[in-house]
Amino acid sequence: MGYRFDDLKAACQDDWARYIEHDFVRQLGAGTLPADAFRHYLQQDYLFLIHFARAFALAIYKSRSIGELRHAYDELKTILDMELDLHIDYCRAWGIDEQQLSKLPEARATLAYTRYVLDIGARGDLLDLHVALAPCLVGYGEIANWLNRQSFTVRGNDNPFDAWIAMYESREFQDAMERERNWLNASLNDVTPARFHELTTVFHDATRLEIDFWQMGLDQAD
Ligand SMILES: Cc1ncc(CN)c(N)n1
Repeated sequence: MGYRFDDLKAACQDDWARYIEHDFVRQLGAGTLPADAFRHYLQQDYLFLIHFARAFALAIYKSRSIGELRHAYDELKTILDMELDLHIDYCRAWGIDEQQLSKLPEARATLAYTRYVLDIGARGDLLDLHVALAPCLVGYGEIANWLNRQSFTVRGNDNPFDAWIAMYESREFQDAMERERNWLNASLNDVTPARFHELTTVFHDATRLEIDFWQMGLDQAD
């Protein structure tokens, strides 16, 4: 029997839960997150998304078939045309303009996570790169769905972060998440146990770096 995306999650289930259910996420869902923590996160996430788009561009470069090319291209378009555009609008609504964003110093958690993914992409193959990107793409879709199932989550005008949840529960983002999951299911299907073990290390490391990113937002760390 072949491996699937869920096997990667199962291999680091405690840290996966720490990521999806992080205090930052809980406070965002409840609408109680301090505004300065959210602003700090938004600014760093702008820098993160630029490198994340570069990593998908690297996935296009590393593709060997038209199917792989199209898949990476579609995911890149979701990040650039949907997530980054909405992110910039969203920053503006929180009083941060694009000029300010372009001059931001990178926090250590942003540097560590983005350069880790790009390094995995540079030295590994296409599957390594997609596995390193998966906590990001699949994780945020899961977070929006998880928040919608929690009784503490407040939706609508009573939650200042409602638009953030709306972005990740949107059809477009959920479709991107589903495409990535399907691509990984097909690609993991015929890897050996030794190769799967290597990939779980990449997935686990990227998940731990997502946890650090939330914590950076909560602590407003530089
Ligand atoms: C840190 C981080 N991880 C994931 C995502 C969702 N693309 C994001 N915007 N930022």
